[in-house]
Amino acid sequence: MEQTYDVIVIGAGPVGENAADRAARGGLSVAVVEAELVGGECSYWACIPSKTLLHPGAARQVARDAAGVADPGPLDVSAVLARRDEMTGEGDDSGQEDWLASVGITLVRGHGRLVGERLVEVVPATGVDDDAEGETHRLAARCAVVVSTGSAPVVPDVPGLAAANPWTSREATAAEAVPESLVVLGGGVVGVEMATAYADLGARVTLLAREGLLEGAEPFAGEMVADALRAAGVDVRLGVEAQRVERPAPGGPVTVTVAGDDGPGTVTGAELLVATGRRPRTGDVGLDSVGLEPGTPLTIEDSTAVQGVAGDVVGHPWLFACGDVTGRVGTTHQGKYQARVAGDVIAALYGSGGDGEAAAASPGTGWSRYAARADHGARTHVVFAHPEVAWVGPTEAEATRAGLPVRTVSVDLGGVAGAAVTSPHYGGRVQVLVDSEREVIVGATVVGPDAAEMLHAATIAVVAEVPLGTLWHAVPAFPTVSEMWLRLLEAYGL
Ligand SMILES: Cc1cc2nc3c(=O)[nH]c(=O)nc-3n(C[C@H](O)[C@H](O)[C@H](O)COP(=O)(O)OP(=O)(O)OC[C@H]3O[C@@H](n4cnc5c(N)ncnc54)[C@H](O)[C@@H]3O)c2cc1C
Ligand SMILES: NC(=O)c1ccc[n+]([C@@H]2O[C@H](COP(=O)([O-])OP(=O)(O)OC[C@H]3O[C@@H](n4cnc5c(N)ncnc54)[C@H](O)[C@@H]3O)[C@@H](O)[C@H]2O)c1
Repeated sequence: MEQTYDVIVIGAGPVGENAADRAARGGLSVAVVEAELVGGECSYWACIPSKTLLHPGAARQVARDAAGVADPGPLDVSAVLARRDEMTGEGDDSGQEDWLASVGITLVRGHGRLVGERLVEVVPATGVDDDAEGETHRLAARCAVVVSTGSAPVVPDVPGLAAANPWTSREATAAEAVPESLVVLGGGVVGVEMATAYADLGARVTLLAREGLLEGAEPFAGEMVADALRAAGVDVRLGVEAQRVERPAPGGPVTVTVAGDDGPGTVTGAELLVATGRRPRTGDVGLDSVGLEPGTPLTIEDSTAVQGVAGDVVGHPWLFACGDVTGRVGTTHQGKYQARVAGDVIAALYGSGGDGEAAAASPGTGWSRYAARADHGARTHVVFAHPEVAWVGPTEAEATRAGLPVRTVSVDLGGVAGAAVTSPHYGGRVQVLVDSEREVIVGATVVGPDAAEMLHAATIAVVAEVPLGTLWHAVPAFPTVSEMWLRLLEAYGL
């Protein structure tokens, strides 16, 4: 049987849910297809559980740094894990299902794949990355299909690694007990956050990174996080490559043989977490049926319309993609931003929800609700280590490569009165990149406690291109860490 909707969304993670919601607000009928849990990776095995695991360690650090507060001592592991379970609903997505129903969106459970223009086949699914087969039914889209199937972890081709049955981020965020020791392979965001969380929870952690930590961030940020992890007892090994992995007994200790600047060596742990990146989940969504290459990211325009779709008519795109599946962003917040654009473009082109001409036109260089322009110069990142790292826009190296005339200004946060009153040990740094011709901030990095919360002022300055002379009149309260803005402007010469 074939059912018809205006819009079909494949993948009900945070991104698919948002695209569906925006299209439905534009008066279109919408069905979302979900193979596993409504809410996606973020709700059950990524953002929510990882941040819930990390918060108690951050709170303990604040207590330790404050004069006169007794050291809270070790964390209550079972209470932390119970809170994590509460936040993930232990895999019960009925609340999200109810929400979809409340906004008039139809949920179709199963594995969705394209089988031609505006056509989606749905088969029963046992797990999102399993081969999905079985009785099929068809959905037809009058207007558009959105692919928001997210991403899956990459397990690199290191001899013995896959056979050792390592943890990926799913097992690390869903663990029911804390192993005595954990080896983490990969010095990116997952590696750093999970090394922090498991060290907080009492595991002996070794972090193996090919280069420095947090390669996408400013180098000083990775260095500060490495210093803090070492101070917390984590064995951080930089510049090492995993050569071989052995786990003689299933569930027993696992040994990684590494090579690096200090020569070869081995590291053994009760568990091994692989945190070496993710790939867009496009291997089994029927891309070949519309002239696209399965397994590759879905390359999108700023309107989120997918490029290179067979038979596409200019001005009437029907296939859209947003979130991790595009390979363009790797965070929930940037994916949801794209989803808002996707839903609004579709509603404007095909529904009653906006200005179709504006949605079809090239947005040029201006800000338009029909273009995910912030993906380029104003993307935001947060890493919930202790200290937190947060940045917006390009790093200094990226800005220089792009030929931007940037001047870098930085301030040690420990010297700001608002930081000093909280702790004599306050460790943090802020750096901004100023376009010295236009005298506007084009990028900023904050490292320190609550950096993720402090980032948004910088994001507003970047997106709104606030001239430094105007920013001077945004007076930060005393004594707050926000006085970093005053110190930065003074350091620039105001
Ligand atoms: C450990 C970890 C921590 C993270 N922490 C943060 C954080 O703090 N902040 C942040 O912004 N980002 C964080 N991220 C990144 C964030 O999780 C992703 O960017 C986000 O989940 C992407 O959302 P999405 O909807 O594109 O994909 P997903 O959340 O992966 O959702 C995709 C959905 O599509 C479904 N699906 C896939 N294929 C099909 C199919 N063929 N048919 C039907 N359904 C299908 C899946 O079941 C899933 O529900 C973290 C990632 C990890 C791994
Ligand atoms: N707070 C957040 O927003 C948050 C938290 C966690 C994850 N995420 C997102 O999830 C995605 C995945 O994170 P991730 O940390 O897995 O990826 P990543 O790309 O951030 O880091 C991967 C790391 O693995 C290393 N690596 C790759 N291959 C390797 C190999 N063979 N041996 C050793 N090291 C290797 C890389 O050098 C890099 O340091 C990213 O898009 C990230 O932004 C976001």
